[in-house]
Amino acid sequence: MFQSNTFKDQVVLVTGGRSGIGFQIAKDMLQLGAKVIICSRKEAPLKEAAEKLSEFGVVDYQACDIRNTEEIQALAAMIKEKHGRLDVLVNNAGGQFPVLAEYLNDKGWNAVINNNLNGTFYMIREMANAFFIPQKQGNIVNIIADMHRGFPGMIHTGAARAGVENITKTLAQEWSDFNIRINCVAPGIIESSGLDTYPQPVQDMFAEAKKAIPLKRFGDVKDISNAVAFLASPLASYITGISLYVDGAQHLNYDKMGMPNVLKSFLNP
Ligand SMILES: CCCCCCC/C=C/C(=O)SCCNC(=O)CCNC(=O)[C@H](O)C(C)(C)COP(=O)(O)OP(=O)(O)OC[C@H]1O[C@@H](n2cnc3c(N)ncnc32)[C@H](O)[C@@H]1OP(=O)(O)O
Ligand SMILES: NC(=O)C1=CN([C@@H]2O[C@H](COP(=O)(O)OP(=O)(O)OC[C@H]3O[C@@H](n4cnc5c(N)ncnc54)[C@H](OP(=O)(O)O)[C@@H]3O)[C@@H](O)[C@H]2O)C=CC1
Repeated sequence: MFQSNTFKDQVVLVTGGRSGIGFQIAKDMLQLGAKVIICSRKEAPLKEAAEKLSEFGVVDYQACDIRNTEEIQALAAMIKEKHGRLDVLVNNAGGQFPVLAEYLNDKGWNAVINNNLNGTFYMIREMANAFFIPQKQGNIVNIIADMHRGFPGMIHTGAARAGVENITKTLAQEWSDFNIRINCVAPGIIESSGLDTYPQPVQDMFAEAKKAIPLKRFGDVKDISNAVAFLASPLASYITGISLYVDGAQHLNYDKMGMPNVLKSFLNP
């Protein structure tokens, strides 16, 4: 689909690149010629993933919690020292848990807002200041979620991802003078390691919801990676500030999926 030199000599950072969607993005970027750096919180699985990815090209890694500015700055310093520049930042790290709003306490709300909204902003700001703004060139792709019509059962991540979508629209304008493009990819339900973190009733609900996805299937990690590669590539050179929904049209049919009622039947404190 893409030429094997699409990202030749480019340096790409994929947050959460040790697993699932992020791992596939890292692998595809390597196969398209990029040097790839992956980060996530835990050193051991990160190292293991980097070893697997090294089969496909030049890969580096460093543990970094996206909620911690000092750790992000240390990651930027490592990239500068070892690779000299950064061309593409893929903000993929994130997560949440299913809960009904009335049972969500401050700690749970803050955990998800900190991870998915604050962490993503800190990463964008630090990498822009370290690389994209001085280089007068940069490309950012943010993985968000299918929250187009609200996000019943996951209010915290709906709010956080909507925040990231709005950050994207703002920076597409503020940083256009620096030749920085910034876009979002909004996955529907994607068969990845991330889904294994959900309790069985939620996974059963996903299976039921599949019938109401217009394309009648879940997404694959490759579906998301293809969209990221497109937005980060010169093929998308006139595209900035958008959200690309990669969800089999789920976002147009959310109310017919019956999620709120199904969720209410088993989500409780
Ligand atoms: C329902 C609609 C369906 C639409 C389809 C959507 C498909 C989306 C799929 C995906 O996104 S897959 C990727 C998902 N991967 C993950 O979510 C894994 C990572 N998740 C996490 O790391 C956590 O969930 C986190 C909260 C995002 C981050 O955790 P952190 O380490 O910061 O906090 P914790 O100390 O673990 O927890 C803090 C606090 O948060 C509350 N809480 C955490 N987990 C749960 C839970 N499973 N259930 C209820 N509450 C939870 C809780 O208040 C925690 O405090 P304590 O009680 O532990 O003191
Ligand atoms: N799968 C799906 O259906 C959908 C997924 N998404 C989003 O896509 C992204 C990837 O999901 P997926 O691959 O499925 O799930 P995973 O749980 O496999 O991936 C999440 C990754 O993020 C890393 N991570 C989480 N928090 C942090 C943090 N604070 N700092 C650094 N790294 C962190 C995790 O590593 P570690 O825990 O070691 O830090 C892990 O590698 C997530 O943001 C997810 O919410 C959105 C919609 C649907």
